[in-house]
Amino acid sequence: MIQKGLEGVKICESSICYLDGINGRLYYRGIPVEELAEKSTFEETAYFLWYGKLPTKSELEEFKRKMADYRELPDEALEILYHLPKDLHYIDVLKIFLSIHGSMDGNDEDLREKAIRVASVFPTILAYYYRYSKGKELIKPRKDLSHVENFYYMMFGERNEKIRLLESAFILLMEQDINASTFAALVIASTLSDLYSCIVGALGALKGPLHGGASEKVPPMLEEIGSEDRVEEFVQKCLKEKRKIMGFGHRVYKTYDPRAVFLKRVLQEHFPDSKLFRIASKLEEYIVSNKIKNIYPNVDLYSSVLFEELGFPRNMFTALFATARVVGWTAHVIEYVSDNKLIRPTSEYVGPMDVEYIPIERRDENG
Ligand SMILES: CC(=O)SCCNC(=O)CCNC(=O)[C@H](O)C(C)(C)COP(=O)(O)OP(=O)(O)OC[C@H]1O[C@@H](n2cnc3c(N)ncnc32)[C@H](O)[C@@H]1OP(=O)(O)O
Ligand SMILES: O=C([O-])CC(=O)C(=O)O
Repeated sequence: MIQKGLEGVKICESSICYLDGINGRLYYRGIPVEELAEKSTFEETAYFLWYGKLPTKSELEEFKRKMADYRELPDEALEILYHLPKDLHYIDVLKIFLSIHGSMDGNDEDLREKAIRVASVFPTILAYYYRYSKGKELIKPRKDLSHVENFYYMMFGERNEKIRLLESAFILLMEQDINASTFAALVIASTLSDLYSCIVGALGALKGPLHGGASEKVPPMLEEIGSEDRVEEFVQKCLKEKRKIMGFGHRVYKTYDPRAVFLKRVLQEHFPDSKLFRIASKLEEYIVSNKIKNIYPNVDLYSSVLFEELGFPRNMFTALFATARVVGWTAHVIEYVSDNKLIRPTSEYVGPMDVEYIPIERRDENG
């Protein structure tokens, strides 16, 4: 039997994430994601996902120091920066630097240590490329700031009192079971390839508009709608043209995505006058109340509005998603390879058989 898109297929046992798509519930190692987004930090949740336990105070302090120590890029990688074109997509920038970083990262076998190193360096790559491509002076990482605070500081050269909102969004985006990009990472890991290759593969999968790439499509779509009173006309046009409405629908959630609910509340509280937010809310209201295709908003709808309001460039939104999801990707890789099995599905062959090989000089040009 063929399970198109591997829908509903379980590929492994895991104790990282529980996702109940019918009731719209998401837990990281048994804790509701909303609670972590409210009370935890990037570093603490990452530690929890990687180590399988909440850290003690001293463990967390040491871990934060370690992540801060890993922030800088090797000089050789930094040299490459100044040779890059200035209009690259940020996911491609990550792929370039991680490929270089990976081949220089030695062969120590501790995957968790490598995962921490990679996740620590994501913000540096993005902020350096952002400032380089805008002709601004680079800002060195600061060890006295948290992972997320340092990221914002390296991007914009200042602190932001709303930084907690970005941290909550990153916690919500950090992990989500065997989604397409995590699966891509696992396929690569299952061949016993290196961790950096898994992440580069996952980045490629995340970039697509049916997955994390949707976040970059949402703001232009909301601008295309233009105003709340044009929502109905827009949705009907999409249905007629069989065009997907970005930031809606999900393979697993068949009700509200709890992360979208959380982020909508954040936006309501902190950016109630945002035009994009008001159009997004109206779109949600129209689609849900009219049961359009039985779809609901997914995390990309509101995370993209939040990223926009915090001043990040749109072509960085998927890379922001990756800055969080790298933790989930690597946690899954570490868990999977501890009891590895090569991932190799099959297909049902439906093509012809016993086809004659016609020599090239006898082949008909017309077909
Ligand atoms: C972080 C994330 O990755 S979350 C997802 C981000 N992606 C997006 O926001 C892109 C828009 N959404 C989609 O394309 C889809 O909902 C997906 C790809 C996320 C999930 O899709 P699947 O589980 O494969 O369902 P599929 O695409 O087959 O949709 C089922 C039906 O609902 C419709 N549908 C699903 N999502 C949407 C949407 N966003 N807009 C319009 N129609 C939709 C499909 O057209 C299909 O209708 P049909 O049966 O009449 O042909
Ligand atoms: O789970 C999925 O299919 C998509 C995903 O990564 C998410 O919603 O965060």
